[in-house]
Amino acid sequence: MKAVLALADGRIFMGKAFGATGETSGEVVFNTAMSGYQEVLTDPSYKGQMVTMTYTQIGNTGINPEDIESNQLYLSGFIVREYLDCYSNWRATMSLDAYLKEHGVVGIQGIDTRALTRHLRDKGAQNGIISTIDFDPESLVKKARAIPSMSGLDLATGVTCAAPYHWTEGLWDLESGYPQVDRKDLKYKVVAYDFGIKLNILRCLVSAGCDVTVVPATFPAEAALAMNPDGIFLSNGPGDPEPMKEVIENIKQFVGKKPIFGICLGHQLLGLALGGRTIKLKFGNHGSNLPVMDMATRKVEITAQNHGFSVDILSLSHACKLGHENLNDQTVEGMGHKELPIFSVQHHPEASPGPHDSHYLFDRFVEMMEKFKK
Ligand SMILES: NC(=O)CC[C@H](N)C(=O)O
Repeated sequence: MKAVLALADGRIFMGKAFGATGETSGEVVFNTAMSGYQEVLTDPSYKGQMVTMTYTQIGNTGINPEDIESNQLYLSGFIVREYLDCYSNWRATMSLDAYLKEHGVVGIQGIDTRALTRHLRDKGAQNGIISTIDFDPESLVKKARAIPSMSGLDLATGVTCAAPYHWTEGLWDLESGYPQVDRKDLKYKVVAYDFGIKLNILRCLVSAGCDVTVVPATFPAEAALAMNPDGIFLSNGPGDPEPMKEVIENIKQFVGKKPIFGICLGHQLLGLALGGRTIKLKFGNHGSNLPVMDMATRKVEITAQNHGFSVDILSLSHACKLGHENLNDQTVEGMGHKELPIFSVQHHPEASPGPHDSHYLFDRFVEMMEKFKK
């Protein structure tokens, strides 16, 4: 079946439908990971976006019940060069096409994703629409232009959990799969704010020794402090951090009282709570192969990333130092408070998908909590 991708600036790409059919829209971004499409599909931070994979063949490892980063697919469309229905992997239980159909996600294949990516790099990330029902370029471009911009959208409070819960599953292992850890064996009480949290972050926290209570995005700071946690964790999530005023006010309540660790959206929200500002990048960084330097050790790590916004570190010079830097585009990858036990990163130390180079950051959080206890 025919499908069309139209961008707001008028560029049209013709392709073939796969997954669900119909019409869908969102901000079009490119992801440079060579594997791990299932983790991309289930990452809540992609809400409101349509993702194109720069890797050319997608679908060949199928879908398995283990590599999920949430129980849903949050992105609004999936764009690939060549979809492969014939899959092979020892854990696979279904095809990508069937998975997208089951979750109602519209896909488009046969797209020159190299041309699309170059276009997005030159012109910047922009809104687009995929349709299997309307093939009129003029009408599609008009619809794409009517979609609200990602700037100014609070999407995280819409994907958070409904009520607090405990998480006790640790990191996956080839022999035993995902282990369940006894809460008695977990030494550090952590309250994790869920702005669309990826499951592997929770697993990394547990494997580092944290007894994790996940709470909704607007869970009051007083209630979190009443749990007497050793530390506060701020998760990744979709959308623009700037309009999340209630959450930002909440985070301010923890500053100076508890060690804080933030990842991605959590890092951006922390920057705003500390009095800084965030900016929208031209096309952001989405992939699992991005070099980052830890400014403290000057070690380079290859990281997973998924962000369109960034913290302006100069706006935080009163409170924070640059902690990590992206070696491709020099964007701020992390910061550390000059006096308080607070740090955060823009990239994803939990990977999923991606290399495990940055897992040490969970241990750094634990060390921070241990020192603060003393
Ligand atoms: N992965 C994330 O947490 C993304 C944060 C934010 N939505 C951004 O695009 O920058």
